[in-house]
Amino acid sequence: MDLSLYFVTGRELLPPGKEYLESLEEALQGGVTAVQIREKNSDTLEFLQIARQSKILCMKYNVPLIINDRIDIALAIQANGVHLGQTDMPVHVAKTLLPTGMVIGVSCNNMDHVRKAIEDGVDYIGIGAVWGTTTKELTNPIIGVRGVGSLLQALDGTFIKAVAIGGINSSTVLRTLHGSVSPSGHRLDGIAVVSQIAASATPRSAAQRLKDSFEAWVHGFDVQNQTVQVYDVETIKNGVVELLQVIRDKNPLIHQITNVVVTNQSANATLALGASPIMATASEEMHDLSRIPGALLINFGTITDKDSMILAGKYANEAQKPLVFDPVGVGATQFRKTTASELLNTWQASVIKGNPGEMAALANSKEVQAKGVDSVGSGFADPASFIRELAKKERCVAVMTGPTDWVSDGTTVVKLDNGRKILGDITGSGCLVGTCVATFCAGASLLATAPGTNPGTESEKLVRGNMLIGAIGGVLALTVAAECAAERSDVHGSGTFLPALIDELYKLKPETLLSRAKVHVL
Ligand SMILES: Cc1ncc(COP(=O)(O)OP(=O)(O)O)c(N)n1
Ligand SMILES: Cc1nc(C(=O)O)sc1CCOP(=O)(O)O
Repeated sequence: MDLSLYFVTGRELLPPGKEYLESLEEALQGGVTAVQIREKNSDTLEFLQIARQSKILCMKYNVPLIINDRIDIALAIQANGVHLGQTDMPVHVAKTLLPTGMVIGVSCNNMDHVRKAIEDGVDYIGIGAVWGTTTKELTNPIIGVRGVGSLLQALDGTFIKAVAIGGINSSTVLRTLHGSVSPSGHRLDGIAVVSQIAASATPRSAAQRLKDSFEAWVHGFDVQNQTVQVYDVETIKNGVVELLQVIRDKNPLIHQITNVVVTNQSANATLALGASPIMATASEEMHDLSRIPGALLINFGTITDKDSMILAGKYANEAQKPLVFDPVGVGATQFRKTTASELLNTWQASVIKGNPGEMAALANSKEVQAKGVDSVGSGFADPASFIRELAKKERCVAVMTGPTDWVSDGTTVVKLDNGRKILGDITGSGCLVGTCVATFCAGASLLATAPGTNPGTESEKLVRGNMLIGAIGGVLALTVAAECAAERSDVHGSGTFLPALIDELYKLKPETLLSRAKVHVL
């Protein structure tokens, strides 16, 4: 059964003047691949009649029909299956009542539900709610996009399909699909949707848009899985140098919502690299800024603009712009942890950058501790594996800074050895790395979206361009410039180091990067 666009009906949401059967037929014409009749306020007779009429339409379009909750109705109209909630008829009892071949789907909100569904041998699970929804009052916690992957991983090796449900619409669909992949590469089989189709005056186009997004995303996912990019040191260094040139030629706008401690030096570092900073924080301007080519940096060292961070990230994803997230001091307070989780469940970061303490907190690892915004101790025993797994889990490039910097896209791990101790003696050196990474990612995005470039399988991505090279470029630019600055005779300590660092970013030459960069591909 094809569950890729699973329409769950909602007659109470029909817009004025729209008939239920007309709306259902239009949805089927728009490409719905499975229909579930969900009647929460009807008596048995009305439910039966609606189910019968719906079945005739579904058969016309050769689309399977599932009945929500009611085994008796499913049997009466010979539906293709039933969908059962956690408080409905238990699956093992339903199996004794239903003929073989009738599909059984179950709602799952947590790992216990998924394990039980596997044990019961269901055909599919509906994972929800992934986002908040106004269609029903939720009794279970919202899972969030980042929670779906681990539930999917539990299905590895089974034939059980999975759809996500709850708050899926045209603006959340891509984030849902991109984020809902397990570290083992298990993806969703479909999306289940109520209001985006049921409440639409044009259900055919509402369905068509969701279907197009799903199909394009699956295509891109499959292509990406089949093509493993192999990197060598020369390719990486040349790629970084190319990006430096793009930045200087095209002067991209780097929108930074950053902390008050580093705002000025971050803006100066951006200018020194050849890009253009804007440190805007008002939510009213987030949409306009997202339309200008460049990149977005969200650094939550002082979280005063959470709403703007949420909006800016959503718009950046919509505009396929690089989004670099610097979760400064994320382990320090519960508020920071909750905010990081909320942000990462709302938008997809292209790059997450942090010190070992911050990355450990994001990954819920106790191996490295943090004190405030600083990392404590000697770091991870196996940083390469840690960073690879984190990148895989968060579906982005991960950068872990320190005396040695580690960068991974979830497959390749790159170790960069240009770190200088003096960088730790000025405030906000990690934040400057975030700025430089955002600037180089903007370069990578401009390169990939240059006029005449065919988006190919990138049309349904949340960002275009090589974010691994962008992230490496940002780290190398800052650390190589720091090396040059530290060697200068006019640098006597951290006070003279900072302006010298900005100077060296300003003067950074391709040949300096090529000769000094210490890059190791693992
Ligand atoms: C595909 C899909 N997933 C989950 C649900 C929710 O079902 P349930 O838990 O039974 O809640 P109600 O729909 O009865 O409110 C679903 N219907 N479909
Ligand atoms: C029917 C249903 N079940 C959910 C669950 O979490 O199991 S959420 C949900 C409502 C989904 O509606 P919409 O697409 O309009 O957000």
